[in-house]
Amino acid sequence: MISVDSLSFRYQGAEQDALHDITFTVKKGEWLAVLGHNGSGKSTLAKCLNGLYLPSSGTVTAAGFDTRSDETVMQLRRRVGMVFQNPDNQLVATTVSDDVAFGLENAGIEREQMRKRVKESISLLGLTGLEASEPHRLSGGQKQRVALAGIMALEPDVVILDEATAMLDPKGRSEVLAMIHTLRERGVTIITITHDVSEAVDADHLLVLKDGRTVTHAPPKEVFRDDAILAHAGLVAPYAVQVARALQARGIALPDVMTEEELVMALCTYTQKT
Ligand SMILES: Nc1ncnc2c1ncn2[C@@H]1O[C@H](COP(=O)(O)OP(=O)(O)OP(=O)(O)O)[C@@H](O)[C@H]1O
Repeated sequence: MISVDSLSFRYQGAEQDALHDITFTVKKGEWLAVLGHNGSGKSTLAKCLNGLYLPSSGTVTAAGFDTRSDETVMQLRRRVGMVFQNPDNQLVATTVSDDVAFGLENAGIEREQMRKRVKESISLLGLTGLEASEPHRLSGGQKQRVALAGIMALEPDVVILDEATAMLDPKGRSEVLAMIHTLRERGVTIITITHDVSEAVDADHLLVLKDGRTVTHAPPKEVFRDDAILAHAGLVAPYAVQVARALQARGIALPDVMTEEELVMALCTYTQKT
């Protein structure tokens, strides 16, 4: 679904590449989380994936479209939706329904079909009952869900969330993370850009960047157990992983865990056994 081959990108006037020789693929229905500290190139990569930025060298193909092709750029944008960090910058209409319909109107979708897709998308994102609400009166998490509903109405193949939870409180953050799981169940390919390791534990693969270069591209379990990789990338393992490893180092026989829920379950099993 996404194929990035030897991608390098340099901002105009910059002395070095913001992305250097990046290669990876993402299969249909997979979730890739891109991790890295500030300035590692995550957002630049996200914008390369839907053609907002074009490669200085190498190629990016998303949903079957080469991002450099002028003829297919509109199809590419429809197939590859993007949610950004600030929910307030993404909502354009005066009601939730109109906002969700906005992209469909631009795409020239016929009225009856548009109504149907808006309704479905609002329901999928758990916004039923808020159709007539003014978007600016919603919570941050609800606003991001409206932005996602607008994208889902266009029936995309890929959804990229660029730090989409960064400005949200814990409730809003868990709302958006829950929606990622919903989209995934529907077979949508997901790319999340984050510097919060705990938000990446459920992804199929992690792409870890440092100074615009790939540090590793591997499943979360492999990455989070590799101290050398984490230290090199300036990251720390998720809290549950750290606690489990500290207990294992003290001779407590726990399995490897990734989330706080898994840690609690492992501790319950351990205490029942001993
Ligand atoms: N518009 C721009 N012009 C020139 N250089 C830029 C521009 N935007 C980003 N950069 C540079 O490109 C590099 C990668 O930036 P990018 O924003 O992609 O990193 P990031 O990992 O998303 O960072 P953050 O976590 O802070 O959002 C950095 O060195 C940054 O200074």
